[in-house]
Amino acid sequence: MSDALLSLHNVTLAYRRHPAVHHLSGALARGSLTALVGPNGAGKSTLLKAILGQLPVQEGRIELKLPRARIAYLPQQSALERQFPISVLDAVLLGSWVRRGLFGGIPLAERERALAALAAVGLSGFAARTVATLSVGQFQRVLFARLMLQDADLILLDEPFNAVDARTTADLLALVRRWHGEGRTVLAVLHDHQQVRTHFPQTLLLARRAIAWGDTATVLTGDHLHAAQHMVEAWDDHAQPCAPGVPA
Ligand SMILES: Nc1ncnc2c1ncn2[C@@H]1O[C@H](COP(=O)(O)OP(=O)(O)OP(=O)(O)O)[C@@H](O)[C@H]1O
Repeated sequence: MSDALLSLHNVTLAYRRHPAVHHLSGALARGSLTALVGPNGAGKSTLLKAILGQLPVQEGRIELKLPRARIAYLPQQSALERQFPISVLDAVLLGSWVRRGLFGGIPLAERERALAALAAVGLSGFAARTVATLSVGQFQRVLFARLMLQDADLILLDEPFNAVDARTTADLLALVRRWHGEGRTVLAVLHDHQQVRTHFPQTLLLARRAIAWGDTATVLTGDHLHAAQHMVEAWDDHAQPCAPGVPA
């Protein structure tokens, strides 16, 4: 794909040599909006970690047409992070430290961007609160505001709407659409197939291997979803890594 921002070439990922994702090939077009779906244990989070460089590629190659500093990542919601004794504003400002550097003051313009991001996620007036006092949905809004400050070209979201209500989901989905409209590339792990059909033009259905990758309507078919479930259930977690170069 000529305008690919990210290409996967026969990628195999493993934990302590036990394979978790096998022989995955395909590409994310620049500016595309893609859902990453699949059953529990399908390797979705593993793939995001490999794209981020947090997990080495055992075989194959991940080709990125942007520096990793231009990637933003929202991990699955962690209760731990909410225990940090920092204000909502500081939590949002963490999104821009890569651009600003860790040391030195925070320019006024940056604080204003953070306040504007808080307003965009519906949290005007929350800046001075500590994150520990927020509800799960409010905290997720803060994390989206932080993503806005990162100003990334590639945005990776791992189950961003988990445990948030319909109203918050709708608001955050609107932000994802806005990022898409701005030409950013978004890859989001999701479990709600109806939501994917409605809002995500492209889908990668993963079950350790790619079951299908392309237009959502052609990927999320009954046959493909059945095959994905079957493949994950049949997977042997203790199988030996396959020999290098052996195709799927
Ligand atoms: N740190 C780890 N060490 C060993 N195995 C791991 C590790 N992290 C994940 N795995 C295994 O890799 C496989 C894929 O896990 P992963 O978290 O990528 O799945 P997922 O598709 O994101 O699942 P879910 O929908 O449940 O979040 C699973 O069998 C999991 O047990």
